[in-house]
Amino acid sequence: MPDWAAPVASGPLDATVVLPGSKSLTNRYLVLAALATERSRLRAPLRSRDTLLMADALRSLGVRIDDVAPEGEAVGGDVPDWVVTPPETLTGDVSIDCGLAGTVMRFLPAVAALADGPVRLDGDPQARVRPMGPVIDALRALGVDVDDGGGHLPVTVGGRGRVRGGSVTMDASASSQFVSALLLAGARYDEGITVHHDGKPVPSEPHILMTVETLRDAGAIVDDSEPNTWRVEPSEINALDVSVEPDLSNAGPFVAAALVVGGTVRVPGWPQHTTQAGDLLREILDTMGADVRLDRSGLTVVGSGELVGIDIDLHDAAELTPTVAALAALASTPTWIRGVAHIRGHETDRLAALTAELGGVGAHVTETEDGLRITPAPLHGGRFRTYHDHRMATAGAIIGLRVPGVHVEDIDTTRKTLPDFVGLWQGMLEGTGPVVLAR
Ligand SMILES: O=C(O)C1=C[C@@H](OP(=O)(O)O)[C@@H](O)[C@H](O)C1
Ligand SMILES: C=C(OP(=O)(O)O)C(=O)O
Repeated sequence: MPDWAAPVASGPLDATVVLPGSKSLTNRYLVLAALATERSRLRAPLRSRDTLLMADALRSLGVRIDDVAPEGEAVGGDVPDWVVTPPETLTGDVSIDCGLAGTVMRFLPAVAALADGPVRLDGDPQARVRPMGPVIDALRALGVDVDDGGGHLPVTVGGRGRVRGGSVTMDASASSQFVSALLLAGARYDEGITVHHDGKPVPSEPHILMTVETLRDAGAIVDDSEPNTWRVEPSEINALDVSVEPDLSNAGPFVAAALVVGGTVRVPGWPQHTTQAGDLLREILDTMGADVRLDRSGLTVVGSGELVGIDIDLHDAAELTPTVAALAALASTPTWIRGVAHIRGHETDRLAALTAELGGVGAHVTETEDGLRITPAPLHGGRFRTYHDHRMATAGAIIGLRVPGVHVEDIDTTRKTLPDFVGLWQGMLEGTGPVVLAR
């Protein structure tokens, strides 16, 4: 596809942007609904590549997932709900496409172990280098047969209808998703699951809390009272009836735009309390110069077009790094992003990609052992490569708001977590009132 000419903002923004549902919540709810005793309803789920892959994967395991018209007025606009009907037993002898979705490739092997036959998982070529070893080794330690490509996809899980479960120790320093995977399926293991982490600190910990809270919502008993140990008792999983919060990490580029361009961006439905790591954006934008207000109507971010750098450890909210790095490249003072060494194993090596692409448009970026240092420099147009990474594409869009001539490669890569990024972005720039995305 041709490169996308990132639009330059012509004046201060005045936009209300309705963001689709959270990827992380949608995929957790789908997994739990697939393992539940009864039919569940997911309201305003995200429909993007990652969640459609999850839904398709579960369908191939015998789960029924139907579109149903939403009732009443949903925050997410007119998005069909998903009604999920779990099968008696998950069907084996199937193949699953994980695309490039970390949540699919890490969560599903732990679910597939409960199927009544082998489950083959593979994904995009880029997915075959993303780390999976700790999940595979943990399943083996729990008595599950797994064939793998040396700690990566492709993986075949020898489902036998049940899993003994018990206690495992793993090194989850490369991804919190390794822990979440075992916890999500673990209530259905005969002995439940206890996961001990042993290694450098686990990144993106709010995502583990999200897993724990969604499990508790489904009636599971989870003990997370000790650091680096999580215990899920064996139990049935109750049916869910949940509304999916808007995806706060995906809101990042939009609220960042208020800071870069000046003006106001509002995100209705921003939760008052949430386990989403993206909630840290409120603090980040405030520190970088925005006026940020959260009330019952949602989040309002007002910027002047002037922004300063930040010194921040993003270990807990690593998926925000591309957005913060793009903002930093436009800031008037230096930025230091720390604590994110593991994002070398995200959709692409994000530290290398951000160094190359922000550098390619003139930014002064140094890659450190665990992050990036970015110092002010005049920026210019150029091609912004995206490496199949949705958040690289949105980082390019942020730069393009102010810098003419930024051409973003493969803007459609944003479909991984946003069905229509371009429409939403253009709507925001037109600032003609509420932008509601058809999902
Ligand atoms: O469990 C999840 O939904 C996620 C966990 C995090 O992964 P890492 O722990 O690999 O950073 C996050 O970055 C990713 O976008 C989504
Ligand atoms: C790291 C990310 O995704 P994934 O769920 O594929 O790990 C991300 O969305 O930034």
